[in-house]
Amino acid sequence: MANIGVIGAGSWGTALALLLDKNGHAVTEWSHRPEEAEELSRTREHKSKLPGVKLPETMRFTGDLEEAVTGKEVLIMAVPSTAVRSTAAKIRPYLTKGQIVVDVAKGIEENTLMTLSQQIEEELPDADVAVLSGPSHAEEVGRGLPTSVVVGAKTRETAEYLQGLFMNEVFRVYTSPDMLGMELGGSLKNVIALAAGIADGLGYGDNAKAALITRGIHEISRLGVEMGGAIESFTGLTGVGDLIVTCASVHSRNRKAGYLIGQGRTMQEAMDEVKMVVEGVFSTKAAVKLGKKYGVDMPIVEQVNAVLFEGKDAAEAVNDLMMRSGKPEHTAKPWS
Ligand SMILES: NC(=O)C1=CN([C@@H]2O[C@H](COP(=O)(O)OP(=O)(O)OC[C@H]3O[C@@H](n4cnc5c(N)ncnc54)[C@H](OP(=O)(O)O)[C@@H]3O)[C@@H](O)[C@H]2O)C=CC1
Ligand SMILES: O=C(CO)COP(=O)(O)O
Repeated sequence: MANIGVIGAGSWGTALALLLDKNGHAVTEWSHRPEEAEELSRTREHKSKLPGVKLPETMRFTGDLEEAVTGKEVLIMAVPSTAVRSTAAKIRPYLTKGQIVVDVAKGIEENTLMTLSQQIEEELPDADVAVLSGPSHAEEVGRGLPTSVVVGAKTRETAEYLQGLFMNEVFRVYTSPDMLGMELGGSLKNVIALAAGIADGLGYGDNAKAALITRGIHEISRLGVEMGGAIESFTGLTGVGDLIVTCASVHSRNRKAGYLIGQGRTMQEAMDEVKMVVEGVFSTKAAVKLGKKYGVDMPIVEQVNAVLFEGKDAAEAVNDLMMRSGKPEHTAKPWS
């Protein structure tokens, strides 16, 4: 049994807190709104984010960050990507050397182009930082439906320790040393999911969706490998696995936001309607910058950026993708 602090009381933090509680760990979940912590404690349900999922009496909720951090062997960082750095900075006074901090959020910082684990390491130099990622919607994990993810860490020892904490008969956990590849896959897939949602919203069919998923992972892996990630992370659960779930699922926040944009809503209207964090919106500009920095052509990402931030018409963006000059699918096997 481990003492675990879950930092962030949205849908993902709450689903993981419940999973860890079911695995027999002592879990304290922190909300940045003390009144929300009090309500979760009293009602034993997250009515807005995970309706119908009972949160047992064994789970503790707090609005006090010191209480959530002190004495915990493991902290799960489950706030939106844009709040990861500031939340890590707030944790710093309470953190003790060697505490494990597992980032489960997905994003890239726009001005520094740093991954979330890199930001946490900068703010919490005494922490042993790890990541958990893969195709895993909170709505399904909360209901105990079978899910497989990957834990990435600097050492095999930490990765296998975390694997043991999370793993159960409905939650299968693989390990990986490739934190960079995992994090790039997890954050860039959200941009492609916006594109897939836009195509759905425009009324395009399965052919367009399949093309976006396939060419999307091509884009992600070309950049990711150039940056030092392993190709296996992009063809695995944290790459194509997560891309499939987010482009296909009714639960996906990014796909839903894209759908609404394809239907004619503005980016802000779509985000307001989804009500939960739409990480792809925050990762798009970073993805464009990374493509330029590493000299990798990212046509889908660029069109999403133009629709979100430059007022480009969504149908015109798809048309521009279709009308690019003819190319080989890949260059892995040249003609002799
Ligand atoms: N939901 C899912 O299925 C999955 C989500 N993720 C990732 O996990 C991360 C969290 O997502 P998710 O739980 O869905 O998000 P939600 O939108 O469900 O919840 C976000 C939570 O963070 C809180 N919050 C907002 N701003 C701050 C802040 N500045 N400091 C602290 N807390 C803050 C929100 O509070 P308030 O209610 O006050 O706004 C809310 O409780 C994202 O990066 C997402 O991509 C990863 C895998 C699966
Ligand atoms: O990353 C996620 C699932 O793995 C959650 O993001 P979406 O809700 O946009 O799919």
